[in-house]
Amino acid sequence: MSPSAEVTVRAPAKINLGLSVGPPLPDGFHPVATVYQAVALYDDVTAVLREDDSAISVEVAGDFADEVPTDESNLAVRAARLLQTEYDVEEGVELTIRKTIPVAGGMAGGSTDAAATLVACNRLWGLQLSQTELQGHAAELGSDVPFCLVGHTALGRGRGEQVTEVMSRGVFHWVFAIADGGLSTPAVYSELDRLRPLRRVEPPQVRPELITALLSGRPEALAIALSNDLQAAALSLRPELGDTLQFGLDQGALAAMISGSGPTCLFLAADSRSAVDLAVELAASGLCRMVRQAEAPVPGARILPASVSR
Ligand SMILES: C[C@](O)(CO)[C@H](O)COP(=O)(O)OP(=O)(O)OC[C@H]1O[C@@H](n2ccc(N)nc2=O)[C@H](O)[C@@H]1O
Ligand SMILES: Nc1ncnc2c1ncn2[C@@H]1O[C@H](COP(=O)(O)OP(=O)(O)OP(=O)(O)O)[C@@H](O)[C@H]1O
Repeated sequence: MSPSAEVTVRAPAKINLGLSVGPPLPDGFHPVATVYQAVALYDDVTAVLREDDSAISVEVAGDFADEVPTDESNLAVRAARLLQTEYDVEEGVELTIRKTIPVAGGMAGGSTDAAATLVACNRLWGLQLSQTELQGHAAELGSDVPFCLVGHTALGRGRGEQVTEVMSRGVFHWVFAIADGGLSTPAVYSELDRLRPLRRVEPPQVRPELITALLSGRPEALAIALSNDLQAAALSLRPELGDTLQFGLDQGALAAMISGSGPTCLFLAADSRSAVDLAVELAASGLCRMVRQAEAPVPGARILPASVSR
């Protein structure tokens, strides 16, 4: 693929349909067995080539712009810097992130921006890296980043970075209650360790009924197979989220669960009509900052063809 002057990559949020967490390892990370699903809630990352210098800059627009750093700590900047250094790229890039994924919401917003930036810079700088090479760089940036590259539905092992596709039939309808403020992922993992120090913690594993439910395509089967080991920790740090989960169930959601490390609450609806009804009730409840609906699964970070200019 030849280099481009500008490219936009659409990057989905993720949810964890199952998240089983083992005891912490000496490096502080926890082994996990998770089933990820990419949902149709997107950030768009536009990358414009800087031919005259090697600077990397980022601007953030959209719903959560003021909560995202625009310095070297931005995960998109880190992704571009990684490729630039690794492949001795002399050109720079101007990145613009249009954010609709909540920040520190447990939906991998920063991770998916990083995945999108890897895809964008690969094209912009004409690096011609394979999907496997991009996956390797994604794993250097964070546990969720490799999944954000592939999307759809996938099993995650190791720290979550070893992904393999899982078959899923049909379309699932999700509703998200986005909370005020975020939760720090390390803080939620630490809280889990605090809550279960004396208990024997089993190695992480995916529930077979989750895989069966995904193959069936039946939301009723998926509803009873969902699980998240981080939920108790997120609720311990933010007990009021329990009210949001219960409200969704009372309004007819098939299931309610914390998304990843939280504090976003996710609800599985029986169909698109029920999802709209639930979203309206949640928005009127005053229990959350905003409500979003999204279908799943969807592909991972991908170039919007009309956005490419040479
Ligand atoms: C909660 C999840 O989103 C579920 O998919 C992920 O486990 C978190 O993935 P992430 O945000 O990409 O996390 P990373 O950037 O890799 O790690 C941030 C921090 O989270 C904790 N962490 C993360 C992943 C993992 N398997 N065990 C951990 O204990 C560690 O304290 C780590 O320093
Ligand atoms: N591009 C980015 N978008 C959002 N947050 C970013 C970005 N780059 C860096 N950050 C920082 O990372 C922190 C975590 O943000 P992020 O939205 O990725 O959390 P999350 O969705 O809970 O992550 P995960 O689900 O992967 O644990 C934020 O508080 C923010 O300061």
